[in-house]
Amino acid sequence: MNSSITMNAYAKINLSLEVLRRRPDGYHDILSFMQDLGLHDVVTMGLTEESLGICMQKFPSNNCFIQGVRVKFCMNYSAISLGSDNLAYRGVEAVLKALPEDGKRPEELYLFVDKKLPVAAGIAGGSGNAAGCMLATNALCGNPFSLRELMVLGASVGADVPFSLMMNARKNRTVFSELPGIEEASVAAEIEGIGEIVRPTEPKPYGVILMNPGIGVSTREVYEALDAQSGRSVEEKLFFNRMEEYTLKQYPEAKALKDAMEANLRADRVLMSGSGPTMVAYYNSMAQAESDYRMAKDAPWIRDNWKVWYTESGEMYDEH
Ligand SMILES: C[C@@](CO)(OP(=O)(O)O)[C@H](O)COP(=O)(O)OP(=O)(O)OC[C@H]1O[C@@H](n2ccc(N)nc2=O)[C@H](O)[C@@H]1O
Ligand SMILES: Nc1ncnc2c1ncn2[C@@H]1O[C@H](COP(=O)(O)OP(=O)(O)O)[C@@H](O)[C@H]1O
Repeated sequence: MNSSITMNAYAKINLSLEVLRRRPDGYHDILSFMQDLGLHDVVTMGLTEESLGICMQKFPSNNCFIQGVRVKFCMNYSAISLGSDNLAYRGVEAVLKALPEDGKRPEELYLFVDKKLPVAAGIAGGSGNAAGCMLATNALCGNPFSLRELMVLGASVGADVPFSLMMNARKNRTVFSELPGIEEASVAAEIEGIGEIVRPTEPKPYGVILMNPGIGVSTREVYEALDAQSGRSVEEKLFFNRMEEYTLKQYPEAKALKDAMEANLRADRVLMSGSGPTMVAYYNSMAQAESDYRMAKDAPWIRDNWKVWYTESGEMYDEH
């Protein structure tokens, strides 16, 4: 059994997103096509501090007990608390809580999250952290749970966590090769329910230019704003995002970003991901995407607070 695990915790994008209805619990049923994004944070977790190979003293840390296990949790990002509302913490907690009383339970866990992704951006960076921590905790405990069992547990951590678990298991399949059920994992899925119904499907490969306007958008705010709209027809098509209209109207910087991308990039489509404000330019041609990225990254139309990345979606990556 490994004493430490390092994995890339990848973000997701929504190639389609329809919000069907508000449920009595306040959540919403959705229809979405979700796919991996080649951008990621890095989650490192081990049974000893030395096994991480990281100088944890350099970063803010929280020494806590989670379900009777001593956990030292560090993150190179101080704007998010390291307590029980952190999605990484909640991922560890969900797995430890579900372990059987007589199951293998480590005495200590050491966790470092290297945050690179923008926060509250519509690309599920936090859910990816939760998913990564669940996969790593499960592996360090000897894989008591299958992928599908982890996905059920993940739904109580966050609506995007079940998909993040499957997609991250697939993308880190050499790290989690012993995980029961990993063979059914895909980087793409049709999503229903609040996000807990995940149907793995064939990926659709795209070159991607991703741009973020340097602001965060609250997912809850966007869902609640949609409650005020009534009598709309259901759109199931690819490259439709029900949330886009509200976010663009409410956040002029997001609208300015989308307008600029549409005017200056030769992408096949530009669509907001999730509740936003991150915008995704999709390219059938990877070469076109790469050449647009080279042109765009230092272009005068890019505002100082905008961030630009070139990556891919819908392909298998072997990172390890
Ligand atoms: C909109 C989507 C589309 O993929 O992505 P993001 O924009 O967050 O990336 C997701 O549905 C976001 O999922 P996630 O961000 O995990 O949501 P959660 O943390 O569980 O919930 C945050 C808040 O969003 C609302 N919420 C979330 C999911 C859902 N199906 N219905 C909801 O109403 C609830 O008000 C909840 O309090
Ligand atoms: N480890 C984490 N990484 C990112 N966000 C986190 C984390 N833990 C808690 N959060 C909170 O969760 C919210 C959603 O985070 P995130 O996944 O980045 O949003 P989105 O899905 O919109 O991209 C943020 O407002 C943030 O404060």
